[in-house]
Amino acid sequence: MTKTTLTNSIQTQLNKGEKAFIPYIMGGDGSLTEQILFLQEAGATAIEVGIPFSDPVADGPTIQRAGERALQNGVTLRTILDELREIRAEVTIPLIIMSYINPILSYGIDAFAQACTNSGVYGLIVPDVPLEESDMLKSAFLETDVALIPLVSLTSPPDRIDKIVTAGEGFIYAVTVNGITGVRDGFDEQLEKHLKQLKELSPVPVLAGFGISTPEQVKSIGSLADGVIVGSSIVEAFHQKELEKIRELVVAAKKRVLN
Ligand SMILES: O=P(O)(O)OC[C@@H](O)[C@@H](O)c1c[nH]c2ccccc12
Repeated sequence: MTKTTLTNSIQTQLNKGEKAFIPYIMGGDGSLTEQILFLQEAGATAIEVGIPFSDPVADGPTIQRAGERALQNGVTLRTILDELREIRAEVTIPLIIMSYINPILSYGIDAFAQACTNSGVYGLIVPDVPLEESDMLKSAFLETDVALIPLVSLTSPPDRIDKIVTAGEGFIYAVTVNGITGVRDGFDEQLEKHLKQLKELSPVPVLAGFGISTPEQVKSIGSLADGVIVGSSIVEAFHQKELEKIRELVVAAKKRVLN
C-alpha cells in the first residue's frame, strides 16, 4: 500500500499556494458528525479525531475536560469508528485518529487497522508509542493506506530526528512546545530553525502543532511550515458554539502567502 492519500491532500493544498490546516476535535464531545461536516465545509485539509481516554498524559486542561465530557457521553473508540463508517460517503477529506495506545490494544490492533480502513481513516497518531516500540503498529498497518504519523519534539536529538523523519508517513507532526496541549502566548525562538531543519530532512510535509490558537499564530507559524494543527481552541470553540472563530482560523491558513 502506498499510504499517500493524506500526503496528497496536503500537497494539493500547498500547490494552490495555501497552507494545510488540520483541526483536532474530541470524538464525542458534541456531535462528531456535525463537527466533521462543518470543518470539511469550512475548508479543512484533513481532520484529527481524538479518542477520549481516562489518562491523557499529553493533554492540557481544555482537551482533558473535553475527553471527560465525551467519556460521560459513553463514547469509545468503537462508537467513534462506527459513526465514521456511517458518514463515510459524505466525508471527502482524510480523517486522522489520535489515540493513546490502550484503547487500541483493547480493540485489538488488527481489528482496529481493518476498522480504520472501513471508516475513511487515512492517518494515525499514537503519542505514547515511541518509534522504538512502533513495530507492532507498523506491521498491522502495512497493508493499509493509513499513514503512521510521527511526532517530533523540540528536544529530539539530531540522530533521532533523522530516524523519525526518514520513517515518516503522511506528514511529520512537529510539536512546537515542550509540554502539553493548550493555548500559548509565545513560542521558543529556536522554533523557526527547528522547522526549517525538519523541512529540509523530511520527504513528507511538516505540520506544526501545539499552542496555536489565533489567526495570527496560524499565519506566523504556518509560514514556517507546510501547515498547522489546531486543537484546544477548536475544541473550546465547538463547546462554546463559536463557529465563526473556527472559520476564521481556516481562512487564516488558506490566505495565499505572497512573496
Ligand atoms: O491543543 P493544541 O495545543 O492546539 O495542540 C493540538 C492538539 O490538541 C492535537 O493535535 C492533540 C490532542 N491531543 C494530543 C496528544 C498528543 C499529540 C497531539 C494531540
